[in-house]
Amino acid sequence: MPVAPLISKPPLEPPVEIYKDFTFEAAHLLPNVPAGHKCGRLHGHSFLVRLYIAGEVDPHTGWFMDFSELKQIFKPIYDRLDHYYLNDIPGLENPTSENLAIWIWDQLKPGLGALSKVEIRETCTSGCIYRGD
Ligand SMILES: Nc1nc2c(c(=O)[nH]1)N=C([C@H](O)[C@H](O)COP(=O)(O)OP(=O)(O)OP(=O)(O)O)CN2
Ligand SMILES: [Zn+2]
Repeated sequence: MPVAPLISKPPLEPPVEIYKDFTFEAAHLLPNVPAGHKCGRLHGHSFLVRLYIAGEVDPHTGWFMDFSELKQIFKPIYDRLDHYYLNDIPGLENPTSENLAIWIWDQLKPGLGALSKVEIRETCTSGCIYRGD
């Protein structure tokens, strides 16, 4: 008995996750640390933000998204962070790495559905990765 042909679906393009790094300089202090904690004092970091987006490779361009497009999308947020005192930014009154990652996610995600992770590096040895809720 002949087998009915399966409904053919177009082949999926390869899924990828790409990222772009941004660095910015900023000052902060952590207001809720115990008395005497070093991070309760005003200090600064060269922060690294790594934005990840996930999607499928376009067979013509060979990419999911142009890195420079991601840079343009992030620019208005970057401009609010670079060389600022983070505690002054609404929503960043307690600017831990965790809160910064979540804040950047909340700023970006509504207009960038492909966003899959926000990574923050506060120092060479410390950071946070947020994947959304
Ligand atoms: N979970 C978190 N812990 C700490 C945060 C944070 O955002 N989330 N932040 C700080 C301070 O901002 C501090 O500047 C960075 O902390 P730390 O890694 O301790 O910095 P050091 O340069 O002293 O690191 P060493 O590698 O130990 O020299 C603190 N904690
Ligand atoms: Zn710090």
